[in-house]
Amino acid sequence: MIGAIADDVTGGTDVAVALRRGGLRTLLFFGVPPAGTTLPAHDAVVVALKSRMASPQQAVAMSLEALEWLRNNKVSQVYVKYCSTFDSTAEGNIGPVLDALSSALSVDVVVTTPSSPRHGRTQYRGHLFIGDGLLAESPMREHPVTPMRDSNLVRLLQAQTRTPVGLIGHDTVREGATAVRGVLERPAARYLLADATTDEDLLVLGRVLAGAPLVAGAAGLASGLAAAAGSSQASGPDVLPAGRSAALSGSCSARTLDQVAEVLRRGRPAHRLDPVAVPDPAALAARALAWFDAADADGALIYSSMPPEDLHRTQEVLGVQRSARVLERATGLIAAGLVRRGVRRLVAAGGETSGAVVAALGVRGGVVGAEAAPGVPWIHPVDPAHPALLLKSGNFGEPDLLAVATEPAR
Ligand SMILES: Nc1ncnc2c1ncn2[C@@H]1O[C@H](COP(=O)(O)OP(=O)(O)OP(=O)(O)O)[C@@H](O)[C@H]1O
Ligand SMILES: O=C(O)[C@@H](O)C(=O)CO
Repeated sequence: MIGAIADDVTGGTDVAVALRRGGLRTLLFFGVPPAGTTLPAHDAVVVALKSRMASPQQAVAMSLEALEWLRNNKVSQVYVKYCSTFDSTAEGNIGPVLDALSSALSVDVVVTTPSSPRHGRTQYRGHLFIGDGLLAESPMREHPVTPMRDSNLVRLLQAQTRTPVGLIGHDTVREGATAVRGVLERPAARYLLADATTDEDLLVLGRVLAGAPLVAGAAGLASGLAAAAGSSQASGPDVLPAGRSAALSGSCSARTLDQVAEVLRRGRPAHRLDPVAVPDPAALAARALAWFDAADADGALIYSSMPPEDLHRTQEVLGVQRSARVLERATGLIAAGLVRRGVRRLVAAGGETSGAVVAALGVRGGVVGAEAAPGVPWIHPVDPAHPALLLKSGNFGEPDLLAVATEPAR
């Protein structure tokens, strides 16, 4: 059975739905579940941590705790899910996490790739492409916390570990499973970054790695593993609960801004959170919920998403950390208030924002359901008191995703 450890919440939903797509009944947990948690029937399980921005020591400790839980729950193959844009801080914890897990599992070789063609990420000759351009020439170059200024994955990973890093080139992957197996019989390095530009390449890798105890990558390689192991028949609940719906958006990513604009363009009920006018999270949340009550706003969007120029202005007034803290706390309070008001389908846009919602609602985990957009599944919490959740990574989904996902039930 596959057990994945994801380094953030929306990364967890992305890898969970990749496994489901391959026909595996998949559970997703936010944080390591308490020992003895009863699990619904499943073929794969994902533990989503919040370790992406953590120091190497913290990320290793969190990942080892997740590993222990997975091993106690009959997992035979561990998948380390990092971001498809290889997001790492300057210290870089992907290498240290692989070092710790490969040593705990006594593995000699770990194959990995961030390639996720569905999200426009491909690896060729050891370089990571975002769409048609290299990673270091993409907007990730300017990311506030994890700026990516090199596109050479071998160099990026090697900077994070003393363990040798090598490459499985595209020619080998294209030759097929036998050629890749040949490389793995006499690996030139313990960590091998495998080129993959298509789902077919990832399926070749998935077949070869079917029994490997430790594999790492983004959602693409997990899809390859699941396709090799499963029935290729998406499996899991796809009926959404009746009741009210709402969306909370704290992502300021370009794609989310388009999605917010589309909700506004359709004239749907929307309320903007202004942390400069109301810097107290409880007051900000109370104001939003009063608006929701007055507007009787089924299908509402409550958002703080704003374009970079406005965002910088807010951050100058309140500070980057403080504005994020105020908004995430307010978002959590609003999420809880919406659920008390009968919201049964709740959308959150942004990884940190999703983390705040999940934490405020006390959702431990759920069954992975139908995909509203590539990498964005509905999660059906195990506890039926919680709403179905759609946790959207900032850059994922078509421009109409928020509008469609919050469409009031008829
Ligand atoms: N108007 C605003 N002013 C200041 N900070 C904001 C504002 N709106 C949102 N934020 C903060 O910006 C951060 C957005 O991060 P989040 O992870 O939610 O989105 P993202 O980075 O687009 O998503 P992902 O991690 O999935 O790519 C959050 O911490 C949020 O609180
Ligand atoms: O791999 C990705 O791009 C996403 O799953 C992600 O990690 C979102 O934070």
